[in-house]
Order: sequence, then C-alpha cells, then structure tokens
Amino acid sequence: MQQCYGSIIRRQRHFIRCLGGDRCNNSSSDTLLLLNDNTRMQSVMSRSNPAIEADALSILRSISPTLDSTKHKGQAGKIAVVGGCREYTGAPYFSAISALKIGADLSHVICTKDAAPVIKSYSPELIVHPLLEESYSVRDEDRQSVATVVLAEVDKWMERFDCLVIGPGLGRDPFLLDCVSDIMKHARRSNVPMVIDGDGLFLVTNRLDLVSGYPLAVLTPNVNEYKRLVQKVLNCEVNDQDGPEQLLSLASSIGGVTILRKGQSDNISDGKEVRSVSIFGSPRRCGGQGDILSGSVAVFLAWARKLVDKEGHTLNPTMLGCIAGSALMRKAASLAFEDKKRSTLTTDIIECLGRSLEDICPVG
Ligand SMILES: NC(=O)C1=CN([C@@H]2O[C@H](COP(=O)(O)OP(=O)(O)OC[C@H]3O[C@@H](n4cnc5c(N)ncnc54)[C@H](OP(=O)(O)O)[C@@H]3O)[C@@H](O)[C@H]2O)[C@@H](O)CC1
Ligand SMILES: Nc1ncnc2c1ncn2[C@@H]1O[C@H](COP(=O)(O)OP(=O)(O)OP(=O)(O)O)[C@@H](O)[C@H]1O
Ligand SMILES: [Mg+2]
Repeated sequence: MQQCYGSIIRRQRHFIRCLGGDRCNNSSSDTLLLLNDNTRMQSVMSRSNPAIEADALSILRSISPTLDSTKHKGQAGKIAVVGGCREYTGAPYFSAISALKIGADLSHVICTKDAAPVIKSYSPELIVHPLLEESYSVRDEDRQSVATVVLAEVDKWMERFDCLVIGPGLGRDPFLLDCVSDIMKHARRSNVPMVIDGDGLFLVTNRLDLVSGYPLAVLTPNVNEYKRLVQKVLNCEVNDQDGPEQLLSLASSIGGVTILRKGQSDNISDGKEVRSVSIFGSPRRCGGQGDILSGSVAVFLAWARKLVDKEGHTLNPTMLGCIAGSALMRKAASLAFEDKKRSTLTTDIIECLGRSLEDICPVG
C-alpha cells in the first residue's frame, strides 16, 4: 500500500513539474493529499490556481434562513426553471426538485407542451407550466401570436419569482430560443436574478446583450460552454495557466455578470473578485450534476439577496449564491458516492442534498 501511495505521489510531483510547479515556493498549495476514513487516497490537484479558496461553509451557514413558525409559504424562495423540451425532461426536473430539497417553498418549471406531462409525472411537488413551443408545432403565420401569449403567461408570474434558472434541457430550437430571449428581457426589467446554464448558455453566447451589464445574471458554464464563451467574448482560447485572471476578465467583459466555471475546482468571479470552491466532490461524472448546481445556486442567491445587508458580507449576493451552491452540490455528491460508488446517479445526489445541508447548517 505504502509503495502504491509512493508511486502516486511521484506521479503527482512529475505532473506538478510539468505544470511549472517547481517554480512555486509552496508546493503544498499545488497538491493537497487527503487520507479519508478508509485511508483511501484522493488527490485534488489544481492548475497553478491562485484563486482564493472561499470560506464556503461559513457563507452557506450565514445565508441559510432560520426556520420558524412566523414564516409564510413563499418566504424561503420561489424559483422557476425555464427548460424542458421534447428531447430533455430530466434536466429541468433535476434543477427544480433540487431547489425544493434545499429549502425553497415553491418550484416552477416553464417548459414545452410536450415535455410538461412527462415532468409532472416525475413529481407532484413541481408546478409545471406547458407554455413553450418548438418550431415544428407552430405554423409560420402563428409565430407572433404564440410568442405574445407565451410572454403574457410568464409575465403573470414574473414578479413573484425570486430567481429564474434559464436553460436546463431547453434545447436549441430557434423559435423557442426567441421566446426565451423575450422572457429574459422581462425578467431583467423586473430585476429578477437569472442563473443561466446548459442551452441557456448557448443562447446567451450568441446574444450577449441579454445579460451584458446585468449584475443579477449568473452564468454556470461547464468545460465546453466556458470554451465557447471565451472564444466569443475574449476572442482567444482558454488559458489554464492564467485561469482565474481570464475568468475575471471574461466576467468583467460581459459587464460584471457572475460566472461560475465548473470543473475539478469551481472558480467564481463577478469581474472584481475570484474565489474557488475545491471541497471534495465525487469522481463520478454522471450527467445532471450541473442541473442540480443550477437549482442550488438559484436558491442560495435568492436567500443571499434577502440577508446580505444584515450579515454585512463584502461579496455580492451572486458570488455568495454560487459559493454556497457549489459547496453543497459537491458535499452531496461526495456523500452519495460514499454510499453508491460507481452506481451513483444524479437522483442519488439529490437525495443527499438535505443531509448535506443539515450537516453544515443544522436546523436548530
Ligand atoms: N437527463 C437530462 O435530461 C440531461 C440533460 N442535459 C441537457 O443536455 C443539453 C446539452 O448539455 P450537455 O451538457 O450535454 O452539452 P455539452 O456541454 O455541449 O456537452 C456535450 C458533450 O461535450 C463533451 N464534454 C462535456 N463535458 C466535458 C468535459 N469536462 N471535458 C471534455 N468533454 C466534455 C462530451 O462529449 P463526448 O465526451 O461524448 O465527446 C459531452 O457529451 C442541455 O440542455 C442540458 O441541460 C444535461 O444537463 C445532462 C442531463
Ligand atoms: N473533475 C471534477 N471533480 C470534481 N467535481 C467536478 C468535476 N467536474 C465537475 N465537477 C462538479 O460537478 C458539478 C457539475 O459540473 P459539470 O461540469 O459536470 O456540469 P455539466 O456538464 O453542466 O453537467 P450536466 O450533465 O448537468 O449538464 C459542479 O458542481 C462541479 O463542481
Ligand atoms: Mg450542463
């Protein structure tokens, strides 16, 4: 066993040298070796990552509201996920149910007419609005009137939402994306925060005006989505050697939106600061974990907006929401993996959200 650990450490040292780690005075900042209860070695290696590690657990505790009998339904958050089409019904479900499991009072899904019965059948807890339409189901001459109806229906609810999640399982149909662009413009006019993920990022990368300069917009790109954003906005390739600086510059170039760059560590920037969340997650990369994260960030962002003045945080609420959402998602993933190992699925991680939050921030 010792021999095996020795060889892992040698391989890691070699890898760090390849990354230029020898130039760093403090090599322990490049490699963190953790021995868990089962003396299983896990290694978390950052690319020369100078982003400051956020005090994620303290932030999570400070923005989670207390539970008491004076509160009414809705005060702990009303979230709406705009996503779900003929192809994808899992992603909006994962996002919306995660919001509820973390503690939001109401969780809506605004999806296509085809997707709605399927999503409703997954859970009676979700409020599902079959409003959106894809091109194949609308005649050309009806498009304008359909778009007007969609917007009017969503507008009835808009001011009641504490946060929108735009994009999980939305698909890329051009007519549908036009309708979602209109929804985003209205949300912005009503000062409703938006977490933009998945196909919402495909939309925004081609229509930066929808979020540019909006401080309540949060973008949560994965590797591919981040690459497309960097190419479009900064007109260059992703540079991992200067990862945090490039992230800061990207967020600032889009007018101070907050970007949560998902990966081995999650890096977060609002164009002024960069923080990272590196607490150990799971080595399982099953699809849907980003969807949990989007629902989770939406809830914490809504909570942070309500509490931020009282707690005197120096970071803005979108940063706080991202840090808390990332930390909780990673902890839940690690608990689920402890139990299910290779068979860990997104639904297993969702089942661990409540226990993870309770471990970090007990109810009373
Ligand atoms: N159950 C459901 O309904 C779910 C629905 N979802 C919904 O699907 C929609 C599209 O989202 P997406 O994530 O599939 O698109 P995108 O990011 O372009 O990835 C496509 C391909 O890129 C690659 N790739 C990915 N990561 C990489 C990495 N780190 N490093 C390297 N390569 C990487 C990988 O390609 P491969 O390895 O197969 O070549 C991957 O297959 C969106 O609406 C989303 O919400 C999902 O949420 C999942 C659960
Ligand atoms: N290599 C990794 N090690 C640990 N955690 C990771 C790693 N990559 C991603 N994660 C975590 O998994 C979560 C989802 O990130 P991921 O990159 O899988 O998103 P995604 O591709 O959008 O997922 P989805 O399948 O839902 O679309 C994030 O919270 C991130 O911290
Ligand atoms: Mg995704």
